Amino acid sequence: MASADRPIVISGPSGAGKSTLIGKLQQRFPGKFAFSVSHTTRKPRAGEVDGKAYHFVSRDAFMALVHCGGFIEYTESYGNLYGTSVASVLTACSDPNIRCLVDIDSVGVKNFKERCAHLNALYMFISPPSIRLLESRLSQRGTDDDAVLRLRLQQCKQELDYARTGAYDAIVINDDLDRAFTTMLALVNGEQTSGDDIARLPPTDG
Ligand SMILES: Nc1ncnc2c1ncn2[C@@H]1O[C@H](COP(=O)(O)OP(=O)(O)OP(=O)(O)O)[C@@H](O)[C@H]1O
Repeated sequence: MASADRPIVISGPSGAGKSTLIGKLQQRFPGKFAFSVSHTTRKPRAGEVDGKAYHFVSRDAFMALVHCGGFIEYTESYGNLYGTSVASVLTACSDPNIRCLVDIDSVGVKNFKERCAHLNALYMFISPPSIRLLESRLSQRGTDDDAVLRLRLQQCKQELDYARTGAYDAIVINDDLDRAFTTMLALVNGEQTSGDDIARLPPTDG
């Protein structure tokens, strides 16, 4: 698969800036980069079309898919289940007009590597420059109460530890947003990184 067709798996701690960077990419190249369609058990909101916004399914149907190993990653949020299915990633990757983006955590990345190895994805890790900055960005984002924020910071360690195993093709340190975006663009266009990526990850023990 040519570098311009490789699906892009983006991972990194909550608050590292994944959505921000992906948003910039989609803004720069309208219609060129798209996520696979996720499954959810929540009810559709006005204007949401089944199969476009989400695959809207019952809890039983969702759990049946869980039990047959149909999801790369799934999670429960406020009583609703959300998941990225293998099938919908394969569908998105078969569309020649878009480049498929997958935003998953480290457990999802492990699964993706097992289940979708043939897709030859580009695995990209978005890292905060430091844990202190991650904490301040998360609290400035203002989407979480204190308990959720603590949980996100705890999970950050697990994400960084996995990145240190060399699981990713490239690491983008999101210090200055424009600089991080330039790095991301170069990687998306198939450029290689210098190789000292892992050494630049922030320590988690301080
Ligand atoms: N380089 C940057 N400098 C300063 N603030 C940033 C930078 N990148 C992102 N942010 C801010 O940090 C916050 C977290 O970013 P974002 O929501 O994109 O993270 P995320 O990795 O997508 O998190 P989640 O996994 O929780 O969705 C946002 O408020 C965003 O505006």
